[in-house]
Amino acid sequence: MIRILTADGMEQGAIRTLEDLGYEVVNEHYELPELNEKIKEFDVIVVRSATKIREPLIDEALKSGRLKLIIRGGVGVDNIDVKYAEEKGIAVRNTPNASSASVAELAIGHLFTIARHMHSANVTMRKGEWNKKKYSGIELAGKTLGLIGFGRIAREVALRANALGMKVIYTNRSGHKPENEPNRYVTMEELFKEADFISLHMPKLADKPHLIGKEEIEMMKDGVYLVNTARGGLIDEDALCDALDSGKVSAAAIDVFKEEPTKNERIYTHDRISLTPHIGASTEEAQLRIGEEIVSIIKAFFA
Ligand SMILES: NC(=O)C1=CN([C@@H]2O[C@H](COP(=O)(O)OP(=O)(O)OC[C@H]3O[C@@H](n4cnc5c(N)ncnc54)[C@H](O)[C@@H]3O)[C@@H](O)[C@H]2O)C=CC1
Ligand SMILES: O=C(O)CCC(=O)C(=O)O
Repeated sequence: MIRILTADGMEQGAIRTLEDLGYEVVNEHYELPELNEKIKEFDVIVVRSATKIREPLIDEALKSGRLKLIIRGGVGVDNIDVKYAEEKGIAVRNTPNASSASVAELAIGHLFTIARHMHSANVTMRKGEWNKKKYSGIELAGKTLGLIGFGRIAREVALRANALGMKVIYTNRSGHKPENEPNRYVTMEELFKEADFISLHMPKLADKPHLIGKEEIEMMKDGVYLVNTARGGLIDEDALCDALDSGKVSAAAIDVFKEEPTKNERIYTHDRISLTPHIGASTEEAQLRIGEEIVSIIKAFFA
């Protein structure tokens, strides 16, 4: 019998479908070193972002020779040593389309939140404070939103931002401009200079620790707003806190952290950062679609 480990949870309906199809599913999270042993017992491992599949774990799996397929229920595969797994004959798949709308909606939610101080007002009102004057904000309509990366998620963000009356500019690594795209492609430097709000929608960098540090922030408009729902560390966390403290950055919103759960006290206590605990894809709809894609991947793989 084909055995599947869903190591970071999976939508219940998808688990039932797999069981109905005759697969054995173990829905259990194991930490290292226990995972080193457990992984030897499975043909497929399905992970979200919590479980890291690094070379030593793959070496352990190779000892039984059973593992054939690693599935990332999500987009970013930076928690998996993909090249190494594939070199060793283990296939790696992800579910790139399922969560785009959910992440885009979270990014838009964060834009509203930081423009209107909603994150701080929520906290301080619970302490009995009434900060009406302090929490005067700005409108999104008429402002320029710069999107870094212009793939599936960013294009969903652009659609929604345009509907809100925002001017959208975008940049990406390849210089690719989608056909009939109404928004303007700019270089990264132009984006830093022109954008009132900047939102990141690209993978983790393989070759350097961060994309946006002190130098890049210096190039931005005074009072810029930053949103990162892409990957932790793309914005240098210390440089961001310094820029918030100096007023160069008005406010920031972060769903993804250099270390998760974050232990960076400067970040999680800063009153001008809107925080969410990596929940971009955590909606019923996205998880349903991810589950369906995972079932399709497994069915096709073992057909
Ligand atoms: N917060 C969350 O829960 C989630 C976060 N994500 C993150 O969002 C990222 C983007 O997802 P999609 O839009 O689906 O990916 P995609 O592959 O459709 O688009 C990625 C875009 O980033 C651009 N890019 C790549 N490297 C770049 C660089 N160095 N500089 C500038 N642009 C660069 C590409 O050209 C492309 O336009 C994922 O890689 C993942 O890290 C994805 C899903 C959920
Ligand atoms: O699985 C998750 O919740 C994280 C989603 C994510 O970051 C991704 O799909 O790249």
